[in-house]
This record gives sequence, C-alpha cells and structure tokens, in this order.
Amino acid sequence: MKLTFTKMHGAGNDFIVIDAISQQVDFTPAQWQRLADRRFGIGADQILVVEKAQGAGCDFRYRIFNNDGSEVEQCGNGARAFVKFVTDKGLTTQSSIRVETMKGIITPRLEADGSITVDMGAPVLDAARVPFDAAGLGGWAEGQDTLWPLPIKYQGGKTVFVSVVSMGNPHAVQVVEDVELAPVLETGPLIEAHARFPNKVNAGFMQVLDRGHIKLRVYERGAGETLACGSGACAAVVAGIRRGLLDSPVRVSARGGELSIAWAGDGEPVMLSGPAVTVFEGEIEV
Ligand SMILES: N[C@@H](CCC[C@H](N)C(=O)O)C(=O)O
Repeated sequence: MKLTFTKMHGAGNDFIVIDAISQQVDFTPAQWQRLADRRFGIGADQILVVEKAQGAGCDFRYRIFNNDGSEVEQCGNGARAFVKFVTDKGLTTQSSIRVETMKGIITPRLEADGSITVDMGAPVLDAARVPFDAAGLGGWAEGQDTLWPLPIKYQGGKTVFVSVVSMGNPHAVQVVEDVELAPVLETGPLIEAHARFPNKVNAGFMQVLDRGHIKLRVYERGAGETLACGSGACAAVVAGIRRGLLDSPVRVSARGGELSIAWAGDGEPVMLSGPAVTVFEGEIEV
C-alpha cells in the first residue's frame, strides 16, 4: 500500500506525521522502525499518528512511536508539529485543541502570532509513579527535590545523581558542568536501560547558564540522542526549579533550536513553546 506522510521537525527533533483519519494505518513495530530508518526508510526520531478522538470532549487522538518501533506516552515537540499538521491540512479550525495521548489529555494552542504553546499537564513527581524503583536507595533532598544516586557501569563504575520526573513519559535529569563535554552517548544508554526504571527512561543532561537559561542534551528512550526533546526540556526545568537552581520562565537551548518552558510550581501544568516546521510531503510504499 502507498502511505502519504509529512516530514516535520520541532527544533531539530524530526517526525514523520501520518493522517490516520483518511488512511488505514495499522503497522507492526518492525514496520514503524523501517519507516523511521534513515537509510531504508524516510528517517525520523518519532512517528506521529493523527487519529479521530475516542473519548467525548476531545478533538483528536495522537499516537507516538519512537524510531525503535515502541509506542510511547508523550512527545512535546511532536505536539507542536501535530498542531501545525492538523491546522495546515484543514482538519481543524480551532486554535485550542484537546488531544488524547496514551497518558492523558494535552491541550496545545496555536497563538495569534503563529507560535504554538503546549499545556503538557502537571509533572508527576512521585518516584514510584515515574516509574522509578527507589527501594533501599538513599535519596537526599535538595530544595524541594530528591536526588537519587544511580550507579552505572561507566569507566569502571560511576554514580550519577538524578532527579526523576514524569511528563507522561519518564525522565532522569542530571546537572552537568559542561553539556558539550558530558558523556551523553556513553552514559545515556546505561541510564536509559537502568534496572531502576522498569519502563526505561529518557536521560537528560542539563547545564545551568543562569537562573533563566539552560543548555540541554537528551538521550531519548527508544531513539538515541535527538537534537531537542520537548518533554525532556519540561522535566529538566521542573527539576531545576525544584532544586532551587532556576526561575520560570526558562529558555532551553538544545542542539537543534530553542524552547521556552514556564511552570508555576507543584500541581501546576508545564507550558512548552517552540517552533514547528514542515520539511516536505511524500508518499512511500509500505
Ligand atoms: N522527542 C520527544 C519525546 C519522545 C518520546 C521519548 N523518546 C520517550 O520514549 O518517552 C519530546 O519532544 O518530548
């Protein structure tokens, strides 16, 4: 069958976006993997699938697949691409859209100036619900946050200290001195697959430049290091504010572009803003 798609990105985090309202889309993990493959397929960090809403009061359902074929709960940069896609394709005329994801409802909004802001919902800060297995681990308080020691098999054995946050999907965030020198590619996979995270985890490396500006790299679960991670930016800013290092709003400089995160504190939703760009449209035989 022939599948039409749109190639998009948000700050360099790239997506294949598929309209599954007008097309039959029911692929295996191996097929998703092949579509996202940069040599044998179209190439992308994630595939975003736009479907009709299932529940009342929602406008669409939004499914997300990592480039390893796994289906996941959340994608912040993807949510902005999603809004641009449904708007450009004439699937909605609303500026505020209620979208079902695997982990709840998110509410992205197309602003009058064309920028897109996503209400990502309130972060989950209870370690067990991230999920993170803290049994027998001595975490300690820093500000309102808890830092957890995570032993990893790197350079003969190292311990990294992480904040754990769920933005619908799990994140482990550590503060590093210089993000460009941080061993993201070496330790990212070890943190991603650490036994303390039963669903695996996205590993964030944050350098604090000042109280309103961070540099961030994220080794994404199921996708490797990407040029930006929206939910990772939210998790890093939440951890930084709770640790007493940052004040909202925070500018997040990723390798692929800039994001802006605002958060009023525990129980409040995290607001994510940033770009969404269409690169090309295409058709592929699946
Ligand atoms: N790029 C994303 C997150 C995509 C999902 C993530 N890799 C996971 O497995 O949780 C974003 O912008 O949030």
